[in-house]
Amino acid sequence: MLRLENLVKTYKTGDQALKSLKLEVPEGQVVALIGPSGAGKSTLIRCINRLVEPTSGKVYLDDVELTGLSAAALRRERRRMGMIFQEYALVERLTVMENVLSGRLGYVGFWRSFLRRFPQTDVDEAFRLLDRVGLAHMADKRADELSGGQRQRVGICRALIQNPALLLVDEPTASLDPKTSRQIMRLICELCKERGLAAIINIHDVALAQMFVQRVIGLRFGAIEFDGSPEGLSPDVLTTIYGEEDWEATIEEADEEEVEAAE
Ligand SMILES: Nc1ncnc2c1ncn2[C@@H]1O[C@H](COP(=O)(O)OP(=O)(O)OP(=O)(O)O)[C@@H](O)[C@H]1O
Repeated sequence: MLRLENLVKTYKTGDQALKSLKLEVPEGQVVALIGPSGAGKSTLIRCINRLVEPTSGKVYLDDVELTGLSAAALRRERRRMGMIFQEYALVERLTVMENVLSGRLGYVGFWRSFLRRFPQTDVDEAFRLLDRVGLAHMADKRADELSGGQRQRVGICRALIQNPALLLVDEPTASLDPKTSRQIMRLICELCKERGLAAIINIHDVALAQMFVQRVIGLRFGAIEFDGSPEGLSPDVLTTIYGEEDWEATIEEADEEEVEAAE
């Protein structure tokens, strides 16, 4: 579904953020991307939808080579890739409903989007999504009146109303407390399952990644060091990805959370 072939990104500064990366993500699979600061996680996520232009290599979404598209064709293909950001990227002075509907801007015509007049079917879908994430009663609130967890739920709805095939998620929990982080990760993974959506989630918290996804990719210096199931993240593997640390504590934390979640 998503295929990266020899993806390279070298910034103008000379930083080689991605080194000939190869990766395939099948339909419906949720992947966590872990790795130390500077490993290239954000760059990878952003090269997929070309928010960051890759230096060389190819990105395919199904049979479409995204790296070969003109600006207009890329705009159309970006509808199929929903993005969720660490800082939510909501328009603070707009309502929750308006923020969710802004996910449809790539679909409605210029005048409709300029006048912010969305078809009723879009409004109905926005309500359904807000209801699914427990925020239907807040549709008319301004975004700046929401908590961090609520903002991220709005960010999730805005990405989903695009009806994407792939979610690109960049540190969705980095600004949230541990309990809200777990709720948000659980929600993203549940929604992907319900909708058969593939996702790549850049996440700092290894324990959180282990708790919710079936496949983890560990990046280090712009290359893949690990690609496998969360159970494969042994202390040795984590040391290869991150360097020395007491990994037993992290792994135990994930085990405890699993028990807690099961209870
Ligand atoms: N706009 C930029 N210009 C120059 N170099 C950059 C730019 N963005 C990232 N880099 C460099 O590219 C490398 C990868 O950065 P990137 O932000 O992708 O890593 P990351 O794994 O997401 O890190 P973090 O977890 O801290 O967000 C780093 O060496 C970084 O300094």
